[in-house]
Parts: sequence; structure tokens; C-alpha cells
Amino acid sequence: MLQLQAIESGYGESPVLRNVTMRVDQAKVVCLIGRNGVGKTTLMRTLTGQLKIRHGTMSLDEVDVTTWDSVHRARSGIGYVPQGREIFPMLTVKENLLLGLEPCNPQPKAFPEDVIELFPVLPQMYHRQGGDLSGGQQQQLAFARALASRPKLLLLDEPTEGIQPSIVEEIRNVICKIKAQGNTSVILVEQSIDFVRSVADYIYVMDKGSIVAQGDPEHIDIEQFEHYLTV
Ligand SMILES: Nc1ncnc2c1ncn2[C@@H]1O[C@H](COP(=O)(O)OP(=O)(O)OP(=O)(O)O)[C@@H](O)[C@H]1O
Repeated sequence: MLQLQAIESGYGESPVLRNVTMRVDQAKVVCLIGRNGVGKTTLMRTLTGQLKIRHGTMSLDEVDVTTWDSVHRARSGIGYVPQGREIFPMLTVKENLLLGLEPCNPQPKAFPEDVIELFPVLPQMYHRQGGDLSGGQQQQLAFARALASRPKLLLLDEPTEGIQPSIVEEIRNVICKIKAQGNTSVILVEQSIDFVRSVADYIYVMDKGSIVAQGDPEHIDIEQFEHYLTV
């Protein structure tokens, strides 16, 4: 459903991503791993349209979206949970959630029940300010907000970073449920090899802005992959 062909992008003059070619199939979970600073978040920002694709092509469901801006990418079905979550701290949980409906056309009047059921902790907190939630609760809020528009492709940038184990487990369960529903593909940036192994259908390893290894979790040499995660 997603095809990237020889992508280059970056900030200012200097390219960060070089010759990135990737594929994500329908309803699959693809994990992107690599040590800090290799370009994983830059790839997420390039997929959302926040950064321009300087060379190469990107297609979503066979449609060439290479030159589309972030608004059109979101409307075309790309959802994003950024690293750091980007919850609006002064808005309530409910207001934060409703912002997730922005890409929908027409706009639904209420937040989708089936999405909120995936995160039972949130309805109890509807009237609290986003900034008052714990890191784990904010992560669940950001996740639910991104699912509100029913994305075809969901980008998760290190959703388990700094999160307590019980909430990591909930996040894992939600990813598995999304996968089982069969409507949404996921690109997951993740540092924990154990987490990756438990959810991934396919793994890409990034180093210095390029894809340096790839494979499905059953057949890869995990030690070789771990080598790319050690500093
Ligand atoms: N806003 C920016 N302006 C200029 N350079 C940036 C910017 N954001 C990131 N970079 C640089 O781009 C390179 C890739 O950074 P990126 O955040 O994509 O890596 P990452 O693999 O996601 O790392 P991490 O796991 O630490 O988030 C780094 O050299 C970083 O310093």
C-alpha cells in the first residue's frame, strides 16, 4: 500500500535520508530500527509531508503522493503519533481527541466509540487538561487521536519510549488489534528488539540515513540487527 523509491530528504542544505526504498503491505506492521540520530524521525516527517521529498517517489495505494503537502497526506489516510506525542497541554483530553477528526471529510460529530474502547483509561479523563496526564496516558491519548480519522497508514515514532511496562503492554495489544482488524498498516519506530519481534511482520534497519538491512522477524539474524542498535 506504501511504496518509497530512492527517497532523499533532510533539513536545509544537507540531506539526511539517502536512497531510501521501502514497502509496506496492507495491514502489516513494519518496524524501523536504528540507533539515535540515523534518520528515523526524519523519515516519519517525510512520510507525513512535513519535510519535502527532494528525490525519489512515494505512492500510497498506487497514487503518487510525492509532492503532496502534510494536509493532503493526512486526508489521504496517513496518521502520525510523533515522538514526544505533541499533546496540547492546555486543551482537555476530549478537545485533544476531537482534533484527530480534522482530516475527516465530512467531519463526524463525535469521537468514534470503537477507537476509544481501545483505550479505556481515556473516557475517565475527558475533562482533564492534556498537560496533567502522565507520559503513558499522553501516549495513549496521542495514539487514540491519530486513530480517530481511521488512517490507512499509521506512523508510530517510539511509542514505548519512557513508558511504564503496563502501558507498553497496552500499546502492544492495541497494535495487535489494529493489525487483526486489517484496515490499517503501521510503521513503528522502536528501540526494543523484544517489542519489535512481538509485533513486526517485517523489519528495516536504518544507519546514516539509509536502509542497511531488512527481513522478516522469523528469518533475520537478530544479532546483526542488534549490532546496528548499539552505540
Ligand atoms: N530540525 C532539524 N534541523 C536540522 N537537523 C535536524 C533536525 N532534526 C534532526 N536533525 C538531524 O537529522 C539527523 C537525523 O535525526 P533524526 O531525529 O531523524 O534521527 P532518529 O534516528 O529519529 O534519532 P532519535 O532516535 O534520536 O530520535 C540528525 O543528524 C539530526 O541532528
